[in-house]
Amino acid sequence: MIQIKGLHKQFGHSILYENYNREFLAPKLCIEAPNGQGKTTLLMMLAGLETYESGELLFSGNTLTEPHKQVAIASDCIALPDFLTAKQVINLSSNTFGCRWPTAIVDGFHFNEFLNTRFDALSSGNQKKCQLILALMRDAPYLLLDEPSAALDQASIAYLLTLLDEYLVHKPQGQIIITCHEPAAFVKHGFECMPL
Ligand SMILES: Nc1ncnc2c1ncn2[C@@H]1O[C@H](COP(=O)(O)OP(=O)(O)OP(=O)(O)O)[C@@H](O)[C@H]1O
Repeated sequence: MIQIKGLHKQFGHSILYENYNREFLAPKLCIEAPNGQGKTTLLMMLAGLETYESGELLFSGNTLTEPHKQVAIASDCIALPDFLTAKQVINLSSNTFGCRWPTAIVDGFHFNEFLNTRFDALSSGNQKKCQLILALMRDAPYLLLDEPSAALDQASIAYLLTLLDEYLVHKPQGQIIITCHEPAAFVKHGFECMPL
């Protein structure tokens, strides 16, 4: 369970979160809110990739000193070294986080034929697949996916949903949080929707 207590976040003089408090109880949760309300920023703060002025972010009651060890995130906002090929980006991540090459996930997304393409030359759907592969391969207890179905074709969404069906099986404390503007398919697979 993720708890957010008294969060304050602003960009310059623009306040995005002021004394924001939430408990994310459902194991599989979809956060819904209009554009620009702060969903991506919240996921980035939870992943330890965005700073905040004050507040507490608690994971099963604890603050994380090294969030990258327990939280994996996929988001268009995370800049990848786009002069590298997809294979090189995945290898980099695999070496950095000490996880195996994600053969099954790469196959499942039919991504093999794009491995030797530079990340910046991939289509938006294939960039999304690469971001998802990078997050899913880490098998972290907390998985944050920012608009995971955006730009994906139907077969890839179906494959992602089957992966998410299984994801928490051996992670009793784990949680999947996604943001999504069209959550119907995720709701069918057990996601609970909640407003930001
Ligand atoms: N690095 C930044 N510097 C300044 N403002 C920022 C920065 N990142 C985000 N913002 C602003 O914070 C607000 C929330 O952005 P965010 O991307 O978190 O919203 P969102 O709910 O995910 O939107 P969408 O549904 O369009 O993806 C927006 O007004 C955005 O312009």
